[in-house]
Amino acid sequence: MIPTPHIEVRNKDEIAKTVLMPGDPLRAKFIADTFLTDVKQFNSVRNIFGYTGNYKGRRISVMASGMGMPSIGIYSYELFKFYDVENIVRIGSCGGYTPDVKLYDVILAKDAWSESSYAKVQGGYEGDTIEGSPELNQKLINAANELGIPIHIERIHSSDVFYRENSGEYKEIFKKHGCVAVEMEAFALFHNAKVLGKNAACLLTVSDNLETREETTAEERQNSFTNMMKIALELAE
Ligand SMILES: O=P(O)(O)O[C@H]1O[C@H](CO)[C@@H](O)[C@H]1O
Ligand SMILES: O=c1cc[nH]c(=O)[nH]1
Repeated sequence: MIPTPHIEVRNKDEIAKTVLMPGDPLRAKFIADTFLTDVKQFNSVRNIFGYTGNYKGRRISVMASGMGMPSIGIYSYELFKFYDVENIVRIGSCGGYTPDVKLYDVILAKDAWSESSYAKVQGGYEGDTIEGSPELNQKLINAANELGIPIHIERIHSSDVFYRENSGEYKEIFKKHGCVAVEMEAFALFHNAKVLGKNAACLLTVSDNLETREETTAEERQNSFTNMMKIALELAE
């Protein structure tokens, strides 16, 4: 079923088997412009930019997911199911729940806890925590070690809500569930990978900290989270 309602490329070979997936389309463009050679753009539907190119001579794609679980749910499903993509690595920003994760620190999501109904509605999953792929995680850990970039390997919170009326609720989520940071997509991505027999991982850069109130600018979130990009790009094949 290609093209799909949301991805326009007609030849599935134009998308690599491994796709890096930031939420922000301009972060996808930044990665293609900054790190890839021989770049070919394969999607612009809804301004969700997708590119394939070479990194150190190895092939990889990068495509935005948009924000939130419904959005990454659509794009990751179509890539896995209809474009034969095997691996998706989300590269996102997150809000720290503890001073232990500082601005610009990189977190590898061991698993994602969520109150979202995404996995239950999509495939009847009754749990509230889903793991990333251990194989992809190990490759990312190896890459980070080789690059000398320290990473935290922790549980994260995937939330459907960016602005909560109860702005202190994160303290309870940190205490009760052990989530060190919040983002909005990994739980749905991990679920889709699981039901489709594919691999998914999630690297995050701390863009703000709810406890210390420090934050980065929108421009920094788009262009300067390069450590996680360099780690993820090492998965190029
Ligand atoms: O920077 P990205 O990858 O978009 O990730 C985070 O930023 C957005 C919210 O500002 C949400 O998508 C959240 O998951
Ligand atoms: O989902 C997110 C992403 C970054 N920062 C937050 O506070 N929440």
